[in-house]
Amino acid sequence: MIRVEHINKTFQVARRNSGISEAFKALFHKEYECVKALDDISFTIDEGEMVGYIGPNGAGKSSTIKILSGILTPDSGSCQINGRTPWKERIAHVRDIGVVFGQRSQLWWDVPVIDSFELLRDIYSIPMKKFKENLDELVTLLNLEEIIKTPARQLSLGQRMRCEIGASLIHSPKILFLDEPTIGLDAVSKIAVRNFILDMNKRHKTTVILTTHDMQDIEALTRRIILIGKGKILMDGDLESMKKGSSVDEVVVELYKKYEI
Ligand SMILES: Nc1ncnc2c1ncn2[C@@H]1O[C@H](COP(=O)(O)OP(=O)(O)OP(=O)(O)O)[C@@H](O)[C@H]1O
Repeated sequence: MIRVEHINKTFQVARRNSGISEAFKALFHKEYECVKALDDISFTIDEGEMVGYIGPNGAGKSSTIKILSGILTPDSGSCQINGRTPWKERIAHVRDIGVVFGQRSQLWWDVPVIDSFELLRDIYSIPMKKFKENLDELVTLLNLEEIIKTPARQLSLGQRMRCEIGASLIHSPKILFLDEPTIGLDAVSKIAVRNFILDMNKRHKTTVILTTHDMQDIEALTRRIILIGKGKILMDGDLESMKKGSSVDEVVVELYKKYEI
């Protein structure tokens, strides 16, 4: 169970006008502006649920995921995931979660992917038998046989993403955070990734929180969507009941218009 209550997060961003004299002034006097990334965010997500977390650029999606994964500490508010506060009990918490940031890699770049998996086995202290079972399952379902001995940097984006998802699940986490997992993938790879996530959710009741700008991902994977805009949760509801004959893209455009985000 994920319970987020009244989370706030503000970032201080340095600001200065362009030009050499302004750069010189900034050496002695820095001006900061506060950006409210998250403004009183609350929601709960049950075990085994798959939820789409959507909103325009800069809405606060990644900041939320970072707080839920324990990477970022909020200014105020509380978050309990399986009874733990992510940023206070990070080591225990990371055993329960898998994270895929579509734009960043968790694989060691220059070594064969299987070596990254082995390193993760050490990091998470996965017993050998469990590791072998998980590896077999992931290799089969994600079709990694051909690519697992190749260094990550030599893989295509789609191949690498399949390995990233495999790496995020090697320790059998109960919760999976996916931040734009299909970004830049071709249609075939996107469908493979979506089918795999559906399958994992069915087999292991993995809870999935998905942030994406790809509404086909949302349509394929989630029934519930949480809409965030300018750091606030604007809507939390069932996608099907909102569609009423329109496409998901149309629903989202309408929502963005309605909430002026
Ligand atoms: N480390 C940081 N330092 C300063 N400001 C930040 C930082 N991280 C995020 N922000 C600001 O917080 C706000 C929310 O950013 P966030 O990355 O959470 O949005 P997002 O919804 O994930 O956007 P996108 O869809 O573009 O990835 C933005 O205004 C962003 O500039």
